[in-house]
This record gives sequence, C-alpha cells and structure tokens, in this order.
Amino acid sequence: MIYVKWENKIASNALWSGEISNLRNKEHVAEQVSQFVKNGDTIGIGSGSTSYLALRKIASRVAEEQLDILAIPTSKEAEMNCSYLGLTTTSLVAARPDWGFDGADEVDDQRRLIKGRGGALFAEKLVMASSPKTYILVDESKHVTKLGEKFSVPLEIDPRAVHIVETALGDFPCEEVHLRMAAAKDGPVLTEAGNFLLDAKFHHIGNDLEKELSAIPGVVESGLFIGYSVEILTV
Ligand SMILES: O=C[C@H](O)[C@H](O)[C@H](O)COP(=O)(O)O
Repeated sequence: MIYVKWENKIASNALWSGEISNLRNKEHVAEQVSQFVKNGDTIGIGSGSTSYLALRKIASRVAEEQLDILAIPTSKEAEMNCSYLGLTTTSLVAARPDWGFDGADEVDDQRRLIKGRGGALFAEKLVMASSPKTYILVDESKHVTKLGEKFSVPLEIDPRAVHIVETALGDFPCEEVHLRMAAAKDGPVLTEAGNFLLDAKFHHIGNDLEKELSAIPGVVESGLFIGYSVEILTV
C-alpha cells in the first residue's frame, strides 16, 4: 500500500486539489526549489500537493548528493511524507528553519495569502513565522486580483467557541460561514490539535483582518497570511 496520498494521485494521473493537470510545470518549480537546498540546512516543509512535489525533488537531491538536512514538517501528513522519502525531521521545539516552502490556496499581488484547504494552517503559520524566508509554490489558478474571491478564509477554533466566533463574525464584512464537515467520517473535521475549522467568506480582506480575527476569543489561528517574508514561485 502506498500511504502517501499524493503518490497515489501521481500514480493514477489524478491530479490534486487545484485540479490543475500541468504536472510538468509544477515539477519545474519543484526542481527550482530543490536547487535552493544546501548541506546543513533546516527546512520548513509545507503541506499539500504542490509542496509534496518539491519535497520529492529535495529528497532525491539529498539522497544523490548525500546532503545532511533537517526537515520541520507543517502537518502530520508532511511528517509522514518526510519519513516515506527518508528525510530526518525535527520540530520547532528543537530548531528553527533556515528557510521553508509551502503551497497556497490564493495569492494576491501584495503577496497576501489564503491557506488551509488541507487544515494545516496553524502549524504552517508557526513554521512560516519562524522562518526568515518561505517560497510559496502556486500555479496561475491561485493568483487572484481580490483576495478571497475564490476561497473562504479558514479559521481554526476551539470547539467550545463555535457560537462565540459565529456571533463575532457578524461584526465583520463576512458573507457566510460554514463549519467544515469531514468527508470520510461523520461530523466536523478535527484538526491535528483537536479543533474545528470554520470557513468564512469575506466581502473585503483588509490588512488588519488577520489580527482582528485572532483577537476573537476561541480563534486559534486563521488561514490569512499577511506580511510574511514570502517569495512567490509560479509554475
Ligand atoms: O492546509 C493546506 C495548505 O495550506 C496547502 O498548502 C494549500 O491548501 C495548498 O495546497 P495544494 O498545493 O495542494 O493546492
């Protein structure tokens, strides 16, 4: 059994979340990121399909050139992927990344991001906030003129705060909000920290929204990434 979800998708030619079938172009960006790896680096490892392609390339370079690197994964899935590909992992408790890479669900022309389709936004933000630089790997479909035009903003919340947060969102330019439900189990999605995810659609996303959302009691983190040190690499 191949337990790495993205390997199954690659093997069956069924391409991932963005439904973009341009594997060759994604491979090109993955190759580019793999060339940034230097011996001795500690690297923040993003979650999702695009990050996985980069991780594969990095793992090949590490094996071929016998590089000594440490990986800080942003999810259990990324951690499993690192193990599967033979990369040694550490955590933010023990190390800080020299740099990192990750995917995104939306990117605007000010390099503001929405992330969290896969529910990994909390650890992704911790790793990005710890890293001097993060490469964001996206295809053209992720570029938007108005942030939030395609995706809702995921909010990781303590389950006890579901009503508090829903009520508080009434004071925001929020069109609709949904509790994210699991696809292969009954009930809501539970994050790796045992929290719920609310997907909130906003009319307007100002630069203060990330901080304003974090100030709501019960909000653990949002999938808005504004003002981080990121470089966008587009396939
Ligand atoms: O929680 C998931 C992450 O934020 C992903 O990095 C994001 O959803 C992009 O994933 P993909 O590269 O599969 O489109």
